[in-house]
Amino acid sequence: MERHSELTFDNIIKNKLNPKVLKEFNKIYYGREDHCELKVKESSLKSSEENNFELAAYSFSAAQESRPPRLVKIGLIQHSVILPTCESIREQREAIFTKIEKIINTAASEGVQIICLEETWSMPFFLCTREKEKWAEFAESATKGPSVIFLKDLARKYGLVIVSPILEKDDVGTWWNTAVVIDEEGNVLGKHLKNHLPSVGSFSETPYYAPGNMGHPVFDTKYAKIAINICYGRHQALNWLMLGLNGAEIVFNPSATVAEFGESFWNIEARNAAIANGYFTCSINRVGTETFNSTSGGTIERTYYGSSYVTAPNGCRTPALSRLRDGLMIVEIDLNLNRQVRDQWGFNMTSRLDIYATELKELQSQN
Ligand SMILES: NC(=O)NCCC(=O)O
Repeated sequence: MERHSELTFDNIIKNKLNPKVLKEFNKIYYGREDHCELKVKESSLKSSEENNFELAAYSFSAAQESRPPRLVKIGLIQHSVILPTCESIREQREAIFTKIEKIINTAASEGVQIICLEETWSMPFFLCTREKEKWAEFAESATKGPSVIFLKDLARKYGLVIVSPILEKDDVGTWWNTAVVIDEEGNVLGKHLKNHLPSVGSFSETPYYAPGNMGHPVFDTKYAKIAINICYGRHQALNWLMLGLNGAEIVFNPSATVAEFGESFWNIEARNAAIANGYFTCSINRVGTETFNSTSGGTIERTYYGSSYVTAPNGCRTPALSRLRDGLMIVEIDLNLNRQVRDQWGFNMTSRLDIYATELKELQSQN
């Protein structure tokens, strides 16, 4: 499908308005008249056509100042599963690896330095089936599992930092919803565990894995201080707040969410978090339809709506990737913008954490 023909919010607006009105619209809605599209190589366009993924690239600059710019290129990848979920787990995973390798190769050839994949990227999101044992082979070690072994090689080869959200099985057999951070030398730098587990509608993840017990870590990578807020955690303002207070410059929100479940929030929450906390946010959602045969008969189907996007700390945002297709979004950012916006608005300086801490303590002692 041609990039501008799909019926997305961004395309409907773009195709309906004349150029003058479009500029005005862009300024009001996206925060800037122009999307600042980055030119990509012919070879990258060719790879996106051959491998059937959307390729979009943008930039966010900062004002010139005494410090040199701190430019970082980030890459967001959204992708569908490939094989039917009744195929062997090893084959399903291998098929995803083959696809992701091509997208990462393209990202690397564009000079991307930090990549984040979607929530539990190496498997179908079987957590809606209410079955566990059948899928147990998808749960893997955060240091020695197939996903990390596969990505470590690519990280080392291209000097990439990669955020790899997986379903983790630890040494004592407990499952966690984990984002592993692999550094540019292919070492596991650390991990973040999903703090808030959904238990609503068909998103009932509490029977599968434990809620995170590692707080809000920030990873001081070669390129930027990064943190992760996994999917449902984006509904919690304090989850975002702690990552900012701990020093995050970029927060990734790898997700698995469907239209019936609050697509109307999708464009607001991470954008608001970027403004409130003075950092860049990267929203990444799964895409495509996943069908599961239930052991008790019948099928379960879930469709994810993609629409990954990036927001800068001043609230300006990119258009979204496709609702239907695999995609790679490359965004060049200048981290100086974080401090410039913080200095301009003073949200941190005026935050009054002291009064919240007192009131929270009081509330806690009453319960
Ligand atoms: N994976 C996950 O946490 N999904 C919950 C749905 C949502 O928060 O949008």
